[in-house]
Amino acid sequence: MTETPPDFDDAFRAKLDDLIVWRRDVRHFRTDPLPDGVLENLLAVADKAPSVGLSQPWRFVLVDSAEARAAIRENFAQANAEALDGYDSEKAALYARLKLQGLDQAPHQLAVFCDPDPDQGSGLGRRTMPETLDYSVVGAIQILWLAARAEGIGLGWLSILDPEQVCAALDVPPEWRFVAYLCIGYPSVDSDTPELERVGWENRSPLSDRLLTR
Ligand SMILES: Cc1cc2c(cc1C)N(C[C@H](O)[C@H](O)[C@H](O)COP(=O)(O)O)c1[nH]c(=O)[nH]c(=O)c1N2
Repeated sequence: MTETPPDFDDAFRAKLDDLIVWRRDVRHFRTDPLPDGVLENLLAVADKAPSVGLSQPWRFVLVDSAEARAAIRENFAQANAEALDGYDSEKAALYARLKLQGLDQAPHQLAVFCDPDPDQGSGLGRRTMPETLDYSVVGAIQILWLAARAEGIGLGWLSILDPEQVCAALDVPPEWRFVAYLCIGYPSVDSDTPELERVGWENRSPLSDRLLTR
C-alpha cells in the first residue's frame, strides 16, 4: 500500500477525456483474436472496480464453446424478433436495419453475472439497497470498457437476451443474476459518435435535461 499518488496532470486529463469520447459500444469486429493474456489483464483491471462493501460481486464467464455461443445467438434472434414486434411503421423499419450485436465476429465473448449474496463484504452497505451489488457489477463493466478502449480493443454490450436462457445455456450457479453479455475484439469501425446516432435512431440530449438542483 502506498500513500503517494501519481501526478495526474493536464495532459493526462486531456487523454482521459479523449478515451471517454472515443469509447464506443462496438458491434462490428475484426475476427482476429487478442494476443494471449490481454483479455485476462483487462479483467484484472476491471477487478479493481469499486464495489459495495468491497464485495466484488461480479462473476465473469468466458464463452468460448461453439455450443454455448450458438445458444446465445439463438437467444438473441428470438429476443430481437420480439423486440421488433414492439415497433411499427418507420421505427420498425429502422429497428430491423440496426446491428445490435457482434456475436458472429467478436473473437472473445464474456457473460457477466452478479452474485446476489457474496460472503465477501459481510453485507456492508447493501441492507437497504441490495441492488448496489448489481450497480457494482455495472461499474466493473464500465472500467473494463475504458481499459479495453485504451488498448484499441472494442467492447459491445448485448442485453437483447432472455436472462434465464443465458443462465441455463452457460450452466452457472442458479442464484447468479445475469447482467451483461459482452462481445470483445478489435473494432472494424471507429467513431467518436454513437452508432445509434450515426444511423438516426436517437440523439444524445443535453445534460441540463437530467440535472436538478434541490
Ligand atoms: C446496460 C446497457 C445495455 C445495452 C447497451 C448499453 C448499456 C449501458 N448497448 C449500447 C448502447 O446502445 C450504447 O451505449 C449507446 O447507444 C451509446 O453509444 P456508445 O456506447 O457511446 O457508443 C447495447 N447496444 C447494442 O447494440 N445492443 C444491446 O443490447 C445493448 N444493450
